[in-house]
Amino acid sequence: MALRRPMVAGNWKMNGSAQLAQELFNKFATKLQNDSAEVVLCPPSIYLESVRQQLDANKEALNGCLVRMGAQNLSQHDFGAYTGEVSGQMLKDSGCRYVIIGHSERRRMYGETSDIVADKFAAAQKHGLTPILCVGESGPAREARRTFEVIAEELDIVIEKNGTMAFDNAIIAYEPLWAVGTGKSATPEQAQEVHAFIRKRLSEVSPFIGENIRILYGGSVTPSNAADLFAQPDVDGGLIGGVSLNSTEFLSLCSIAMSA
Ligand SMILES: O=C(CO)COP(=O)(O)O
Repeated sequence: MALRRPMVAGNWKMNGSAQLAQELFNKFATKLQNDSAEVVLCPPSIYLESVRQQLDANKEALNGCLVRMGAQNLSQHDFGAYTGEVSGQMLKDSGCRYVIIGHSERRRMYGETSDIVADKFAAAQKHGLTPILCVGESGPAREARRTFEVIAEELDIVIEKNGTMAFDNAIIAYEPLWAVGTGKSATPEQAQEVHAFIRKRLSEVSPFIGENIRILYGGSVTPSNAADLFAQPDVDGGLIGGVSLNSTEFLSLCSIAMSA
């Protein structure tokens, strides 16, 4: 068993259905091998209940395999007049263990600043959820050799507001914007370089956290590139978009992580 248990998290984005949940669990129940990797499903909030029902119905068949549930976003507020928003407590009540925070689609399309992301990180932890914090540079930033600068900025604001120790209960996902949904994944070397940078930055404040935090790679992960990506020493699995909607391919990513 690796020091850090690999994780494969499926971010359905605004896709999927109750049927997809059922289809995935039918496959999990017969084909998931063991608990050497953790599998997380992050459906749209409206389908959390369907996933939870499947989790309950398949408890025995899963036989100790670790399948858990996460949300794709939460409000930074506890309650109140925030039409359309969902609070951390509500996600906790729905059975979520994780919540994705600061996905690039939310930062870009819904005006989530790093300040808001830091508040959402705090809100998640306050309600007993583990944040999966997404960071990543744009294509132009990479070309301008600003990758580390962008990642450091995105991390530092969360560290400043929440303290490094808050990362004791968090996961980081490196998702370069140019790789998300483009079919053009980072190379294993590019991913490893940034993951090592993130780990080092956290280690500077807490070697324990640096060593133990799981850092996922996200951006056009497929069954054909996953083995090389997951084999990198600082890559602890993946945050999967498109492929998480295909039960056969998603299962094959889970198997790759289990043998990483
Ligand atoms: O954004 C992602 C996961 O959060 C990655 O999406 P793709 O796997 O579709 O590139």
